Amino acid sequence: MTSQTIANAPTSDQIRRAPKVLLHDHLDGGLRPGTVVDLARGTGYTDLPHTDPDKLALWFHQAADSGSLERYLETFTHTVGVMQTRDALVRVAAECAEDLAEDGVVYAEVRYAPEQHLEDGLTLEEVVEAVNEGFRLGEWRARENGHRIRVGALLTAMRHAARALEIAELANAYRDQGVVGFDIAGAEAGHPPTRHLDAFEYLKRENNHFTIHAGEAFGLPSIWQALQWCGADRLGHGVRIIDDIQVRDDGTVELGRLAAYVRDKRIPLELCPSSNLQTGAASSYADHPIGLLRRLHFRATVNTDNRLMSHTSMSREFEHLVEAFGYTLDDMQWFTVNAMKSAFIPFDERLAMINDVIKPGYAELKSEWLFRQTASTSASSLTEG
Ligand SMILES: O=c1[nH]cnc2c1ncn2[C@@H]1O[C@H](CO)[C@@H](O)[C@H]1O
Ligand SMILES: [Zn+2]
Repeated sequence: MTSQTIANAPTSDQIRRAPKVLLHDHLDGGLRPGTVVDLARGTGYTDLPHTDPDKLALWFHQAADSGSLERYLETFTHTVGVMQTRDALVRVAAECAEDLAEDGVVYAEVRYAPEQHLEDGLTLEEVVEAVNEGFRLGEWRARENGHRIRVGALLTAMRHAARALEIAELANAYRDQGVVGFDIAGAEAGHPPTRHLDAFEYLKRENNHFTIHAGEAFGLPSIWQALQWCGADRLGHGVRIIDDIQVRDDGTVELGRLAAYVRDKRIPLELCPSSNLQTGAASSYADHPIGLLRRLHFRATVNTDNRLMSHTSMSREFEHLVEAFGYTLDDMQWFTVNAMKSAFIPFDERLAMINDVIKPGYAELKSEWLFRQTASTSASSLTEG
């Protein structure tokens, strides 16, 4: 093996230090286990299955590892349950920004459903303002610790509920004030996105941006509706687009009309490998469609979805992919640039992030092998000699 091929396999440390961009992460799916316990105690929430943080972390991971999206989503009762006060929201959002920054994420869009945080009397506006305040605090604390991160919020409406238009209006009202777009989430089967057409049409009239969870627990019809009826800018997951791609025995590949559209139009796919393994959308990392989608040059991005439930981070997702597909720093850069191109912030800011933060960050990492000291040139051997 030459020095260069060794340099091609990123180490865990390089993966963590590499600049990463995260487009699909749920605020209520990424709490620190210790924070869930603390907040439950402070707010009088008594339904937690464990009060020991380690046991609770394991419980979330195992309960979410159910093979069904519906059961996976049940675990959110406990995180949403402790996120009903202003202080709790500020704390969770601040810790989210800090944890992502610590993991090398330089830009993140983090989503949550304001309508799920009203049980103790907060208004929708108070929820958004508390989360924004937390993100700003977390960005500042990260900076104090030597990490730079920028976090934008996506407001989610729950697809089984009927508040999508109201939440879309909220996203529009807080545009340029911390909120960068809109999403719908929740159980996919039986809840088509077309039920919320009024919200999507409103956002389009307002020249605003949105993504839709589609093609995760339900297949091509859901992706088709999200794009062709609702006009989504990105697909939350979209992993089932694989059902419209045929790989023949001789290795040739044929794209159906929908898959071709998604690739031709450069529709971003917010892929979340670990989450898909838990909900049954993929059987192993090596079998995850991300490998084929990357080879076929779809606009694929790597995401965490729910760091608590999936016991993951951006670095962990990349570690799994490096192991499964032999990805290099060049592949990581490709996914990261894809994600940054697909973000909902203005074009000039995306470009500056790519050219001034992401590319220099990878160039720095890629050049490290040149300066690596071998045993024969290490300081100790030189001074000993
Ligand atoms: O992978 C997912 N698919 C669909 N919905 C999800 C997923 N992860 C989380 N949520 C839902 O989004 C809400 C707001 O953040 C969460 O409360 C959860 O119900
Ligand atoms: Zn999600």
